[in-house]
Amino acid sequence: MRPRIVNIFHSFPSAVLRAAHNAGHIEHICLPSPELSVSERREWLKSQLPGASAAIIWVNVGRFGKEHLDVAGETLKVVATYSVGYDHIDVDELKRRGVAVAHTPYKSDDAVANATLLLLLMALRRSAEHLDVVRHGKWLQFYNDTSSNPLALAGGSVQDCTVGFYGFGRIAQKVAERILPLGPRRILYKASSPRSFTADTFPRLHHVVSTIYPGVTVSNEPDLQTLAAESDVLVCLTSLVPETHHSVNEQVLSKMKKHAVLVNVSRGPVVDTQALLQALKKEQISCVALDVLEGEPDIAADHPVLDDSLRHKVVIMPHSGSAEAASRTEMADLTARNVLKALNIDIRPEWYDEQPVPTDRSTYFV
Ligand SMILES: O=CC(=O)O
Repeated sequence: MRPRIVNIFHSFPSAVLRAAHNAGHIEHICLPSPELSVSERREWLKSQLPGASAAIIWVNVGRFGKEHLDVAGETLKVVATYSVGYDHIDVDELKRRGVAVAHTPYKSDDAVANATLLLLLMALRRSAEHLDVVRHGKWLQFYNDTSSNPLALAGGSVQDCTVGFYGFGRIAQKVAERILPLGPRRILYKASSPRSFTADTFPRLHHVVSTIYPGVTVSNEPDLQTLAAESDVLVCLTSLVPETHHSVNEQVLSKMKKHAVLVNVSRGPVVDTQALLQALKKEQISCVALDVLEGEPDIAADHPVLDDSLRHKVVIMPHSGSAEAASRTEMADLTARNVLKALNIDIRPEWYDEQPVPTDRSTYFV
């Protein structure tokens, strides 16, 4: 019998899976309709697990763990998440039951770094206000205001700033590389384990800084409150583990500078949302830029973060940092390779007819 792969996506951009399915090596079952609600998707996934060999899931399917494994039974060999993070998977329980866990590192790093820079600049440059000017037919008024005062709606910049990174893994280092040409004075970071900035610890970034931007200081700041106090822009790119849950809390936010901008592209629960709302209302920080939010994906229009009173202080995207077509396609093919590898199915050139045979054979397991 062909191994069955259950996929939480309705349409999955993977040539590898399509080819394996068409060649009759797997049965690839996708979500039957894009219209299903979050809870219907979760129910559908569970209903398909009995007898499945693999499950392809995403960050928004709730926590994948014991409940799913009990339903799936012995046939399940691998759970492959279409994401870098796997905090939504009970990895210990899966491993205990001999189910492999795969994810998609590297393929979305650039896209997420680009999104981080986008959010950061939008927040610094008061983009929400600028976009509103045009949308509300106030271009002429803005022109007049600026004619009287050139600083009308003028925002900040990275020039001469201290940029703090909470979490300094691959993506954060890529963001740092993108920020360097914008002229920061200092880059501070709190990595998951304290490491000073040397050619051994951060080879690529160290090379870029020492050869092109020798005037920029890059250093380790292990204390989060000090990192917050020193930063003009604080970028969260740490993973969600028990120690980082709500770690950006009232104390940390109260240390930030009034003009500072907070950017969270890690996981929603890293930031305590109630504390963030208070900090914005009390103008303890100037703006927040978010790609993630506690409680996602079920964020309705009446969520307090979206309150009209904060519309100029919140720049927000629906956890779409990796949404560049090339990145999403490569993530899908990596997910497919992970699954096929776990199922001991070799990718064969003859599956591909006239299409070029992909040469990337990388796989990543947790
Ligand atoms: O959040 C996205 C990911 O983990 O890939």
